[in-house]
Amino acid sequence: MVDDHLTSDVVLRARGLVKVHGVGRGERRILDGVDLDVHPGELVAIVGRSGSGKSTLLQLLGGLDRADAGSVEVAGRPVAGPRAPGERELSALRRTEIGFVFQFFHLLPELDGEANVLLPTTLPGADRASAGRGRELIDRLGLRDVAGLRPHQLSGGEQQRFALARALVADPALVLADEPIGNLDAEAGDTVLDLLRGAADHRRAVVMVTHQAEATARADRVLRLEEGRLVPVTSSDGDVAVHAAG
Ligand SMILES: Nc1ncnc2c1ncn2[C@@H]1O[C@H](COP(=O)(O)OP(=O)(O)OP(=O)(O)O)[C@@H](O)[C@H]1O
Repeated sequence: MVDDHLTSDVVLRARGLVKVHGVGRGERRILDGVDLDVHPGELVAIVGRSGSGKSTLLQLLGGLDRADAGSVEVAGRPVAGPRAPGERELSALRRTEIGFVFQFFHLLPELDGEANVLLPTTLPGADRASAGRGRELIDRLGLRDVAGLRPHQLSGGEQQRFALARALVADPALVLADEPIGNLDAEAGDTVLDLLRGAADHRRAVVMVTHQAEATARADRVLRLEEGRLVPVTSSDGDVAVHAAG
């Protein structure tokens, strides 16, 4: 769904993002002015200690939660900030331009694995090729034999892979992934990383929260969320930063 946006140089642009959690004396500024640009073709990994705000940041980047200040644009369209659209327009934008891979998979319990993957292809605005892409993803992720099972019959790792297939099925401009290989063995984790890397190599933008070195090793850039801001992790301190992150 992104071809008309590929001329633009930035898929994701966040400026001055602030998020405050809690009230009164319990108030904490979880994000304190996050700036981030992600270009077509880039896979960016975000690391940081537990509770540093990584999931919060992904929620804001995907327009799933409201920022207290700052702005986000995806594929040139406002998602957060003064120009952000209403919920209806935002959810249409999310459906076509943003793929989410969450820590908890949010598969619909009443649908089998394949139907969960294909669901976005049945919604208004979906492109026709996407159902075929969904079936290919199911095969590629080794899920064909369990495609007819419902989420409660699937292992955690299988659910995670179905959620990834669902995130990629609409070929979104931006993929946001929260610990995408967290529950997977090495082989399944490699397949997931290959797919995320492949999406980036097809000029999509991918932002992945992770604490695993296998994942950061596949990223073009690693950023650490520290005291509410993103700071680059250089290769010389990368290992230390990654191992300290979980
Ligand atoms: N809805 C909320 N209300 C109050 N505090 C919240 C809320 N959501 C998150 N927080 C707090 O914000 C902080 C950041 O949480 P977040 O889940 O973004 O961290 P994280 O870096 O993703 O952590 P982890 O690596 O453990 O998943 C935490 O201290 C958390 O308790």
